[in-house]
Amino acid sequence: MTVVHVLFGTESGNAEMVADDIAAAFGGQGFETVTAELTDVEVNDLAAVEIAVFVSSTYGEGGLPETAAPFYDALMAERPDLTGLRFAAFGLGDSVYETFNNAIDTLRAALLELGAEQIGTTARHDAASTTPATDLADAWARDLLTLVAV
Ligand SMILES: Cc1cc2nc3c(=O)[nH]c(=O)nc-3n(C[C@H](O)[C@H](O)[C@H](O)COP(=O)(O)O)c2cc1C
Repeated sequence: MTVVHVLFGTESGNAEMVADDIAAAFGGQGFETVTAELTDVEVNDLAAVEIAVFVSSTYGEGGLPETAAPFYDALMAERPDLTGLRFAAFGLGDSVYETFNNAIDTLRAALLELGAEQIGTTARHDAASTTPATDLADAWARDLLTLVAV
């Protein structure tokens, strides 16, 4: 049984709602899922994960949410070998900012640098749009599911 880890970084809860929706979509297709906030993820445990979905909003000048920044710092300091990890990426941001959805790109770059392989396209929700983040998440998860076999 493939376990899908849905790992999120948030400040006001949107990314957590998206993570819950993505986990529900995978759960509905027979996957076992684990959902966790990035602040609770031990970077060295990532090396043993086969499939992860990273969900993160962007804050400040294109930075990671406050609770996710320590995870990123630890990832860059510990540099685990992530060659066994396949991951998908979902960002939340607001196009009024020049640094639109910067954080998910920061995370993606780190994961790729450490040997992980990305599955599918990076989702970039725009809070300035009329599409709720959870609607985008549902559609995106459906596409992603076609790329990941149980
Ligand atoms: C103070 C503040 C700073 C923000 N900075 C950025 C930013 O630099 N780039 C961006 O794309 N979005 C930015 N946003 C938008 C958030 O990323 C967006 O509202 C997102 O949906 C929040 O998700 P969350 O509830 O999971 O934290 C900012 C929002 C706030 C309130």
